[in-house]
Amino acid sequence: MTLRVGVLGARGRMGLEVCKAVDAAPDLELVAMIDQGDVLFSASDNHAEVLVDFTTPDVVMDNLRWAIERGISAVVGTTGFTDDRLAQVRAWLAEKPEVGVLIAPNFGIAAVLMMQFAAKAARYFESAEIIEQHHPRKLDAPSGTATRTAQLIAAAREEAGLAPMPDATKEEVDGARGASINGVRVHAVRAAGLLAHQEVIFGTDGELLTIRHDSLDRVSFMPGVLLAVRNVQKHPGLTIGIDSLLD
Ligand SMILES: NC(=O)c1ccc[n+]([C@@H]2O[C@H](COP(=O)([O-])OP(=O)(O)OC[C@H]3O[C@@H](n4cnc5c(N)ncnc54)[C@H](O)[C@@H]3O)[C@@H](O)[C@H]2O)c1
Ligand SMILES: O=C(O)C1=N[C@H](C(=O)O)CCC1
Repeated sequence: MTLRVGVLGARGRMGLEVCKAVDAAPDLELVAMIDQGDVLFSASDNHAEVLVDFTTPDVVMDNLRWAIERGISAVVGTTGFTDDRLAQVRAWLAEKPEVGVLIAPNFGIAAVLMMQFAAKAARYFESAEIIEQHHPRKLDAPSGTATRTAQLIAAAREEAGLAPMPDATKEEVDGARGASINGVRVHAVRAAGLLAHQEVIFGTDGELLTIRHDSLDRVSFMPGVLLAVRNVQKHPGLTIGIDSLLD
């Protein structure tokens, strides 16, 4: 028995890669490819059991509501998930308790480890800042990965009872110190030639630690996406990140 998978955003940079990966997996069947309302391919007798969404932050909520209402589980890589959006997804899922939705800001295994290492390191350093670097066609800033990393660092600092980070700087130009996410500064670089990269810089007296992750090819995200596709139905409700699937 194969698991029937549909891909939303199938013409996009990630969607194309996901279609290839699903097509190549013997236990998965690519039954639908949809992009901006165009059905590029549909095996009409076999509706999707799991939808994968790599679209844009402005359409992903409509896609998710559509899937959940129809009892279809979803794996979502699209970014832009605020706390309010996550609360809305949980509310929809409460009406369909059998449905699983997994939303991950980054499906790269090394990226997941980078976030875990950053969360572990956070309590030992006075200062922490994030520099994310992406291709210039990326629609959102900061990246979902940087936002998640900042949230994890902030939570670890709070749990350890750390004081606010030392910073006497007055911004002479708006934005010079980046965005603040829960008190953690995040700087977004966009440049041709980049794909998806992040540095987390930790500092304390006389010592620095830099944790760096580089996605050099979108194939890097595929093992994580396929892991989520294969497991999402076994995890009803909302799951954030693929960490729990890796343990
Ligand atoms: N979680 C991760 O590991 C990860 C990795 C890479 C990218 N992303 C995120 O995935 C998203 C997509 O990235 P991308 O680089 O592939 O973007 P992209 O612009 O190349 O692709 C998005 C695609 O979605 C399509 N689309 C728009 N509205 C749609 C709708 N209503 N229904 C179906 N398709 C629709 C567009 O036509 C486009 O082809 C972004 O939010 C990006 O940040 C996440
Ligand atoms: O290319 C993108 O866009 C990426 N988006 C994700 C993010 O915002 O963190 C993951 C990395 C690639």
